[in-house]
Amino acid sequence: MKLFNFLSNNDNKMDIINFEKLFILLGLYINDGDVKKQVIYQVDYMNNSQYKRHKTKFNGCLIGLTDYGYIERFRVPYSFNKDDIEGLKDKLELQTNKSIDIEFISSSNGAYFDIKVYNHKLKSKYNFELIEPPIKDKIVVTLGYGRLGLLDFIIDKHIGLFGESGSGKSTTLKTILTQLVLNYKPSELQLYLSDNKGGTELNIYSNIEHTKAFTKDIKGLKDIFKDLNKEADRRYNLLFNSKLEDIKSYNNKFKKDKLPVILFVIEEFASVYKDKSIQSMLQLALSQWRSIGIYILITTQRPSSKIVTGDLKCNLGIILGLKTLDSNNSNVVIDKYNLLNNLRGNGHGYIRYNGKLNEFQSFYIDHTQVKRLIRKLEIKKENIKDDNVKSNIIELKKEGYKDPKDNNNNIGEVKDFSFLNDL
Ligand SMILES: Nc1ncnc2c1ncn2[C@@H]1O[C@H](COP(=O)(O)OP(=O)(O)OP(=O)(O)O)[C@@H](O)[C@H]1O
Repeated sequence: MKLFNFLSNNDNKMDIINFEKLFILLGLYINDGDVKKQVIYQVDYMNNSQYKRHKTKFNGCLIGLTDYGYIERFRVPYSFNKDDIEGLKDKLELQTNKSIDIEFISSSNGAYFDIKVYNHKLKSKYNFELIEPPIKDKIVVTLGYGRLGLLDFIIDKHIGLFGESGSGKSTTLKTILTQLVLNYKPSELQLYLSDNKGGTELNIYSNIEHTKAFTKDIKGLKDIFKDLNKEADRRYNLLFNSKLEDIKSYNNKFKKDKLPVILFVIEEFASVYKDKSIQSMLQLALSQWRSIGIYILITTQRPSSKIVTGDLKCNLGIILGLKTLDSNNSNVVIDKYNLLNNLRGNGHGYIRYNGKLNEFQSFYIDHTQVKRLIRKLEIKKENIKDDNVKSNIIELKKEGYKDPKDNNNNIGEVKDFSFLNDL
């Protein structure tokens, strides 16, 4: 603890650790020849606004700061590899008495690494909160809490949700779908649902205006592929005729006639994947539909390399990895041995998104709660008008919406990290 006080900058309420001093104190680089000294002498502390000015340097910049913790970024010195960097974790945790994650990132700007320092541990349960989307014009889901605050992602890529039986897949999926249907109008978001667990999990969403199709058998799933192929052709024609390249530019241009984002959920796809025609339809869809705003979310409790193949995985831009049966499955899901198999289960996971890996605990919601929250969206199809749905959403928000700042679970304000995406 003494050491930690010495290393911390006590003037700063965040207790930001001075890694420069720490590296020197630990002799981590000093003894390894001149080249490795670079990492110390290049360290150059900056605050967020300075960071923007110097952002190509990546030398010890503070790049994210919340009440939950912060991230610092360092350039990887010549002759260091990924293992050298990731091997620092235990030493740094021991010396700082803080929980730390180190992420090695290789980009066109060179190799660098982020040290994420956490001020708080993740709880094992966070009750469901309906979080108002932090950005407009994008479909955003708040999954639960990450180590640096509320954790959300944009539905702009295909998604894989993997974990062994009981790891919390269905609960996580319910959190995602419930947030989506309560936060977005059917004119902004449509659902196509294929529940291959006998229909019991997703049936709850089958009768709401957002849901364009619901099925629990293979024939129904093939019909959805056919319908969505037609919709994909229609969208390609629209883009072609207006000389635009993707849904983003189309929706920017035709603000009054936007194309809704479509989320196609295939729950427990391992049980239908043996069907060759489904395999080929899925592969084609995964490789083609992203630019036209049709995203697929697949789940399975058997994420082995036979089911989650390399071809499949390379098309999944967002991976939600819950507890896996063993280390091999952890590697299949998230490219790391001994990570997911050591999680607690019950909604504890890692998300890989925009090249970053973040630990999370997803919100807990049960069937009864979902039913209660979406009851008002269950409108007889012939009576539905967007305005009705909209007013229902507003009412629901009055009832169920919680401002994150009022929540006991919340440890503090989350600042904007969006500039990280520019890297
Ligand atoms: N986010 C969460 N927070 C706390 N507890 C959770 C969470 N998610 C799941 N659990 C607990 O774990 C149990 C199993 O969750 P769930 O049914 O979602 O798992 P699953 O992976 O879908 O399992 P299966 O594949 O067998 O259906 C739940 O009944 C609940 O008690």
